[in-house]
Amino acid sequence: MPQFIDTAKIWIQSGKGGDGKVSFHREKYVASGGPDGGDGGRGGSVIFQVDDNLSTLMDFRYKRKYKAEPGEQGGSKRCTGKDGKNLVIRVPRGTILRDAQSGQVIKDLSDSEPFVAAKGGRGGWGNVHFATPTRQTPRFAKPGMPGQELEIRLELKLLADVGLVGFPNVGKSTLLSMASAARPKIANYHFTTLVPNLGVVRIGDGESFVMADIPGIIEGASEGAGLGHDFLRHIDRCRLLLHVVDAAGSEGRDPIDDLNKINDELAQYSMDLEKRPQIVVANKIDLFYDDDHSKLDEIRQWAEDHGFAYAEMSAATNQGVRELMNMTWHALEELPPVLVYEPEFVPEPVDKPVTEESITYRRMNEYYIVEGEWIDRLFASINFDDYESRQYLDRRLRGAGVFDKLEEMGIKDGDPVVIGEMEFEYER
Ligand SMILES: Nc1nc2c(ncn2[C@@H]2O[C@H](COP(=O)(O)OP(=O)(O)OP(=O)(O)O)[C@@H](O)[C@H]2O)c(=O)[nH]1
Ligand SMILES: [Mg+2]
Repeated sequence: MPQFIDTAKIWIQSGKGGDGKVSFHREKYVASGGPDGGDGGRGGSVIFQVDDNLSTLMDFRYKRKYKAEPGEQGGSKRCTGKDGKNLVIRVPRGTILRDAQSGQVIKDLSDSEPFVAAKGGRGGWGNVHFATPTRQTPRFAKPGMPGQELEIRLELKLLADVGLVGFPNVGKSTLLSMASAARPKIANYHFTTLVPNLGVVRIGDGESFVMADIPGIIEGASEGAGLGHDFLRHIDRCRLLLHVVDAAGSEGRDPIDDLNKINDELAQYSMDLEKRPQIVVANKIDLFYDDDHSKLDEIRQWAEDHGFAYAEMSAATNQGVRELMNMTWHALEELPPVLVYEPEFVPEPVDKPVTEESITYRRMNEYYIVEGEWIDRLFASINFDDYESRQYLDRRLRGAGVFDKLEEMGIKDGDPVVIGEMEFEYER
């Protein structure tokens, strides 16, 4: 999902080496001294270093050129010039460096080892190196080597800290657009958001978090209804959920009913998700014309009963949005990171739905064989060493009706089955 990749293009240049020096020894009473020009210093290198305080590549949008210092020229009396300072560029863990021209991966920065992306030029030799018995006064020295120049593309798979959940049309995308620079599609119909959008929310000086706007969840989502569990799967990684409700009930729905339904879906998807901390957000308070705020009180009470924090806002008028974002930031500070079991685990995109042709069924001798493009894609996303990932596989296969189909074909307990890369005995 390209939406989840943060990118930036920068230009780096290591320092040129300092030139060697041409100089001759001078001393009282010494008629003509030998050469004593020192070497130039080494140019600074450009080094990448992982920094766990960073979570996005935002800052690279503002500064694109990175140049390390050149080495100094050599001095007389055989003095070597000073080396240029290295330039250290700090990036979030997981950043991938690519050559901007060829697209080739230069380095995957997932460990903490510093990585030298452009080495500083070597300093040139001073004339002291060039004296020979026949050439005692060399009047030349070597220039420093040039630095390296490189255009680099940085890529980072973003993980959202905060996920927006709620029914369609409650104002999740509107909130994201108000709180961040992201520009998700906003419209007055259900499922306006089809793919998750990410936004970086900046809080005061340099602090930020990543918020994901997720398509609306409806009843049955944990079974794959609506846009289904691909998105539940996504918010699985968020440390905090903002549970947005349309407090004004502008579509004739009851906010308390909505809160319960969404929470049921979360619970059915996974126990972990049910227990994930939430802030219950009563949105559309601009639609409360009268003084009857009993609905808001009910929502506040519901949040309290469930041990969740509560906030009110109008995403449309921006009222309360800033306060909510500060509250979110403070809540995040208290929360440990959610362990992401498999960073590479990205469910296949939803724009390719399961079709008749993408799963095929056949029998060979006593074997039942299930194969096809959809199955291949699904298997490619599974980490068999991981329990949750295997559970996910099971849910997806069930959701796609694979087992129903096999039963239709007459499969019985104990019959051998091959699905994708997996061979097993069928068990109902
Ligand atoms: N009056 C009012 N309308 C709002 C407010 N927030 C959002 N809306 C409107 O509600 C409609 C839905 O907003 P979206 O932000 O697209 O809702 P969503 O939750 O992202 O919806 P899906 O993407 O379909 O799940 C739009 O017409 C918004 O203009 C609000 O605070 N007050
Ligand atoms: Mg939306």
